[in-house]
Amino acid sequence: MKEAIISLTHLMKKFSSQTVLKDVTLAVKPGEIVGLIGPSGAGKSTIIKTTLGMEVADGGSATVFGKTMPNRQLLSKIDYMAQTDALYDSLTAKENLAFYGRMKGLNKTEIQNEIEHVIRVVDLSQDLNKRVSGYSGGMMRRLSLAIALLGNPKLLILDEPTVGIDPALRRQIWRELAKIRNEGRAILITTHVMDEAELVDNVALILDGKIMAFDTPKKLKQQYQVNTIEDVFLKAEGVEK
Ligand SMILES: Nc1ncnc2c1ncn2[C@@H]1O[C@H](COP(=O)(O)OP(=O)(O)OP(=O)(O)O)[C@@H](O)[C@H]1O
Repeated sequence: MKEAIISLTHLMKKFSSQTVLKDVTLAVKPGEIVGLIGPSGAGKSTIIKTTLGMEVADGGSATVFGKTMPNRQLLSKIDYMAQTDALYDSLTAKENLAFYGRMKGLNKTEIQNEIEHVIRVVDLSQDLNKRVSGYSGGMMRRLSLAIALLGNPKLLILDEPTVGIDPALRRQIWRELAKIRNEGRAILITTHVMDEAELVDNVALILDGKIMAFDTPKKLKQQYQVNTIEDVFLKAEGVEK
């Protein structure tokens, strides 16, 4: 069996008196896309932040490549796309990409080649030399994703990467994510788009800080006797009996 890249065991997290994560256990293995779905406030971002060591767990454990984060040696293996974009407004998209490429230790040729590839994936080739201050929200999201893809990280953690992105482009992005998975790299992704939850290898349904179910989309649909992940979700939530 392949060793898990992310391993969360009985993870617990509180914010003052509110217990936001309750006994969260899940694993992400090489060559796997794992999706976190759940309503706003369910705890998806907190799972990610605790995994990355940006929040400290109050119980259980979270390891990435077998180590507790933050861990400087692991930083080059991991890329994280947060919900808010961290872009330099006064720079062009290309300058942002080059800056982050350098931060990731890529050389000039690598930066040039990779920019060409990632910018095509997010369909921003025509806007590469525009300043980010002139970008729409969706374009900024796409640029943040392009930055996350730079450097071929072994683990990609993407928090709502496709917000504000139209369906055709979303499909293209998912093709790229599938390619990354097929190269044996791993992806942990949160989404509100139920169609996208059909495309992951394992999906965790998060409700009120708990994992209600964690399995392949196919098995979850069988288990709940429905045809879509959206229906699985509604049943798990108790909205539809
Ligand atoms: N730094 C914080 N301090 C206090 N409460 C927090 C903090 N971060 C998150 N929370 C609370 O924890 C709960 C889970 O939040 P989280 O952001 O993980 O949800 P989410 O599932 O990612 O939601 P969304 O889909 O809207 O991004 C919410 O009730 C939120 O208010």
